[in-house]
Order: sequence, then C-alpha cells, then structure tokens
Amino acid sequence: MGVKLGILGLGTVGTGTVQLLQDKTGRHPLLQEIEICRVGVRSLDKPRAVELSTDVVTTDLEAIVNDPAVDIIVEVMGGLEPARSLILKALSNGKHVVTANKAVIARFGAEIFTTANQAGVYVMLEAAVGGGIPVIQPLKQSLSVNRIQAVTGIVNGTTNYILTRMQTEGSNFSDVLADAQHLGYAEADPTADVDGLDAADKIAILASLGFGGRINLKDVYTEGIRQVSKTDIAYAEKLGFVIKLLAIAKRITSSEEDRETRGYGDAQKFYLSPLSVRVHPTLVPKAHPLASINGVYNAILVEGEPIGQVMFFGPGAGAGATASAVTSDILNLAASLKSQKVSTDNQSKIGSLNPLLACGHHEYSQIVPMAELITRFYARFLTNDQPGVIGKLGTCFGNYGVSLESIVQTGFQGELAEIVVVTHDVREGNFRQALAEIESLEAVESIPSLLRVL
Ligand SMILES: NC(=O)c1ccc[n+]([C@@H]2O[C@H](COP(=O)([O-])OP(=O)(O)OC[C@H]3O[C@@H](n4cnc5c(N)ncnc54)[C@H](OP(=O)(O)O)[C@@H]3O)[C@@H](O)[C@H]2O)c1
Ligand SMILES: N[C@@H](CCO)C(=O)O
Ligand code: NA
Repeated sequence: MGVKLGILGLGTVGTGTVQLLQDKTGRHPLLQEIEICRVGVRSLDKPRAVELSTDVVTTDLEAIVNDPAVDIIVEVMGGLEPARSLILKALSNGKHVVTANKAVIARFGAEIFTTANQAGVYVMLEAAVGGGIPVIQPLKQSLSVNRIQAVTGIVNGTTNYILTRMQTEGSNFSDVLADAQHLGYAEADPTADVDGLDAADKIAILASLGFGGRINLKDVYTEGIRQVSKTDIAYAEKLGFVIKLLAIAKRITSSEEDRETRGYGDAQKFYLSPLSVRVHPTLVPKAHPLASINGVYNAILVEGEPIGQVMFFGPGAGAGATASAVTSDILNLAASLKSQKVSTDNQSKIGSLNPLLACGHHEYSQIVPMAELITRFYARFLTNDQPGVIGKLGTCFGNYGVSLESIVQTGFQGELAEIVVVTHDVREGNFRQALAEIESLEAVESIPSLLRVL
C-alpha cells in the first residue's frame, strides 16, 4: 500500500519537492512507495516547471485536506491563512502534516500541536528553520538527552547576504538591499527578513524545541539590520569583530541556580529557569564559529551538556535544499506509517505516537526582559572635539557600574569626533541608564549606534 500525498502549494518549495519525488533513482528506496495524489494551487493558468496530470492539480485546497485517500498533507503554500485552517482541518481529519511554514508554527504552534496530539498524528517542520539544514530533528532526537544551554543562529539568508556584502564591499545597507532584490535574493517586500521577523519566528521554534517550553512570539525581542551602517562594520572590523544578525535563545541561570544545576542536584530547576530569546545585529568575535558564515548560508550553534558545542551549517533556503528537508519529513512519516499497526480508533493511535517525532510542550517558558540581560555592548558617539570628553563618558559609565573593555577615537565626522566603546559584561538596564546620562551631556551630539557584542 503506497503513501498518498496532498501538497498545498506549487511555488519554489512545492515545485522542488515534486521534482525530488519525480526523480527517485539513487535515493532512499522507501520513496518508491510515496505517491503524489493531489496538488493545490491558486491559479491553474500559471506555467509550471513540473509535469503533473490535470486531474491532480486543483484550486480546491479544502477538498485536498478532506480527501479520505490522502495520508499526508504537505503545506508549502506559506502565509497565515488559509494555511493555519487547512493544517488544523487536515490534522482533525487524521492526516499527518509536513510544513515549511515558520510563520504559522511560531504563532499557532500550540493550537496545531495540541490538535495533532489529540488526533494521534504528527506535524513535521524540518524545512521551517534553516531550510535544508537538519536542525529540527537533531534537537528533537539526536540531542534530546542534553541539557541545552544556548541555541545561537544565523537563520536568515537574506540579511546574512546583505551584511556579508556590506562587509566585503564597504557598501551601504540600502544599495546592497536594492541589488539583492534585483538578483532575486530578497523579496519585493523585504520587511520580514530585514526587520528580523523571519529570524524571530525561527528562534521561537528552535527555543521551544531546545528548551521544552512554549514561546510567546511577542516576548522575543526583535531588531533588524536597517540601522547597521558601513561605519560600524568598519569599526567592528578594526576591533576584531564581524556584524551578524543573530537569533539567540539562552538559558539564564543565577549564580546560585548555576551552582545547583552544575552539580546536577536539581535538574527540574534547570528546566524551569528563565530564557533570553532575541534577534538583533551582533558584533561576533572573528574567531567565533558563526563569524565565518557568509552569504546566503545559515548556521545554528547548539550548546548543551554533555555534548559541548555542535554547529549545523548549510543552505537555509532554495528549492532543492528546502525540498530535501520537506521530503525527509515525508519519508519519516512514511516509515512510521509502514511500521505502525493499522489502528482505526484514535485512542490507540495516540498511544502509539512516537514521542521523539511528536511535539508536546505545555508550559510557556519564562522570558527575561531585555533590561535584565547581561551582555557586552558596542556604542558609537559623536561629540565635540574638546578636552575631557572621554573622561566625562567614563564618569557616566562608572556611575552605573559599566566597565569598559576598549575606547577608541580614530575618526571624525565633519567637525565632530567619533568615539567608539566596547564594554565588559553589563546589565542592559544599567547600560541604558548610563547612555541617558551621556546623551544629556552638552559635549555629546548624538549616539548613532548601539549594538550588542557576543
Ligand atoms: N522559498 C524558500 O527557499 C523557503 C525556504 C524555507 C521555507 N520556506 C517556506 O515555504 C513556504 C512556501 O514558500 P515558497 O517560497 O515556495 O512560496 P511561493 O513560491 O510563493 O509558493 C506558494 C505556493 O502556494 C500557492 N498558494 C499560496 N496561497 C494560496 C491560496 N490561498 N490558495 C491556493 N494556493 C495558494 C501558490 O499558488 P500559485 O502558484 O498558483 O500562485 C504557490 O504555488 C513558506 O511558508 C515559506 O516560508 C520557503
Ligand atoms: N527569507 C528567508 C527564506 C528562508 O526561510 C531567508 O532569507 O532566509
Ligand atoms: Na531545517
């Protein structure tokens, strides 16, 4: 008995998936048992890069998710609605779902996973984060015995491409963005990418898988790359850093909790300790493994105990790479359907769900407010070129317990002196209080940049 697919969407990812499924030679033999039963699109008139018989392609997506012959729904249409409703309907109808849709999962994951678990079916989402890079299944399976301490990623290819070109060419953000749009790397509406929203969806998903609690997307601090200037990239370079848009999820342990958990006396406490989950441009030391990830590539660094550091690197988008992830999810489901005893009632299906394939987190994670974050900062100041200015900055920082790692004045912008500081670890709230005091100094014209340092 073959496994029948209903595919929603025949765009970049849908077409790549169909191409892969139509070219099975030399791939896993289980692919032979997978059959494309129906494919849903918006327009029947569009030219397609794949050949499918006319009775397979339809604009009636509801009919696909309600078709009793379909075993697995592959949602590669994107957007929030009708994608969310179609996924929920498919799950309620007892169909497994494979999706590449990070936006839907980051917002409606709780509702979707609850529905899936109640129906005794799986939702697979390898393509939703890091495109073709295997990172979802490794977090759910291969790394699941670890106490995860941090997940840090470059998870948006468009912004990494833009920052890499700004770095190598010394170009402005707006010029590179225009070029990236022209070349088809960045979308006509680049908001989700350049404002960090796509990366926020992805880190919310990774954090919930890595740390075991639900993440409320509104708790994810999100800052994009529009404000990153070529001046800051050049200063960062001189100071030994590159600027990357990082998505970070990190467990925060107080020193007391830290001691307890490092002694492993109270594992439960470790799991309940709060997280910092955020997306922002970050100065990354050149020796750090994420510093050398350039162009449209993605990489995700996972830190855990006892594994240490593991980094996943590869193509985060594109038809073939993303189809690789989607089709592997399909294969996983096909294997599990094949090995599952035929069960007709839901109760026995729920009992037989493999907990390493299913998603089942119930509690919301506690997220630490940004003011409580302990991090290093980079800041650039434009000041009058007069004696004693650096001393005044130092006094303001000292007033709020901000210790400086370096302070340089190498350049001028017109009449104004440009002063750049890098701090030691400091509580963000304290650093911002110091900045407010600095801003009120007569000698300080402006603070054009403020960036966090890894
Ligand atoms: N592109 C990537 O590299 C990539 C990587 C990772 C994840 N993803 C995710 O994969 C999903 C699909 O992305 P994509 O780039 O393949 O998108 P796309 O090229 O825009 O394709 C979307 C497809 O869905 C169909 N569709 C959309 N809304 C529909 C509706 N209301 N009714 C019927 N059909 C509808 C479209 O039909 P028509 O063809 O008739 O217009 C099209 O075939 C998204 O969630 C995206 O975030 C994409
Ligand atoms: N827009 C995304 C595509 C993959 O999700 C990126 O640039 O990484
Ligand atoms: Na992936």
